[in-house]
Amino acid sequence: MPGKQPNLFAFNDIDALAPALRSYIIACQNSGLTRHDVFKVAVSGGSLPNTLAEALLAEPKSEEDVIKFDKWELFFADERAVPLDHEDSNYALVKKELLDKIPASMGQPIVHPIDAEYLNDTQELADQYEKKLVGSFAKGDSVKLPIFDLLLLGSGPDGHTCSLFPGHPLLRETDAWVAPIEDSPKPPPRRITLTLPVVTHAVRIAFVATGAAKKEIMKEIFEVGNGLPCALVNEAAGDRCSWFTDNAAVEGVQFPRRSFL
Ligand SMILES: O=C1O[C@H](COP(=O)(O)O)[C@@H](O)[C@H](O)[C@H]1O
Repeated sequence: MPGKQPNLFAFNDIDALAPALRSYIIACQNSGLTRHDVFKVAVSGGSLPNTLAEALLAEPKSEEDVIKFDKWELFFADERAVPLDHEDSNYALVKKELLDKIPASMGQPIVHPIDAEYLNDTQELADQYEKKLVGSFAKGDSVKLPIFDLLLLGSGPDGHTCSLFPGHPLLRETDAWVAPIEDSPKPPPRRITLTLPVVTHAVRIAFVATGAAKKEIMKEIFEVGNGLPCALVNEAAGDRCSWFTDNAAVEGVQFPRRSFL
């Protein structure tokens, strides 16, 4: 892998991973607040929101260990073209697992779901979501790509991330910030997603991958690459990219682990 390598952290289990993920997110939050007094973060669906909730809703251990939700702008790294209360909606999942559980005393993030008015037209759904990003990141002559402070991503068992799937032409998108997909191999087929240049342009990118079911794809991502979407993120982002895994997900993976300090 050319250039600096991604950070691979492995923990015994999710209970050990969650506090490290929390520290990492707080460091990203505090850098974002120093830069522009807001923390711009995008999250995925799948297995991530549950682990995220365990990390973020824990009791603070010190005065520095503070999640400032009232300074967060929360976007979605990908979303399915379904109503916001549908069981396949990433928004509904993040709401159920995390947002609904945030105590009032912690403040509330500004949340940017898709506009469900455009569900019948995924191109329009993507364009409207991109408009939200433009509003927040001011796309223009000097801003070619949004710079998220942090992307919190998952990796599917096929190596997809966001709704960027292996071998899909969408991986070659260079202009759009948000793109539609009508043929996702994982249901539901109709979705929108941040594009690869947007993902790799973030200040920090954190993947969370846990469980033995991810072992084979983790080997392929870290040992071979094979143009898998997760491997493309690793290659482009280098050490701006960190993987929070459990031992089961990386058993036998030939790649140096870093210790989380
Ligand atoms: O379909 C999706 O899957 C990926 C991976 O999910 P996981 O359950 O294997 O962690 C997820 O990151 C993405 O947001 C979602 O739409």
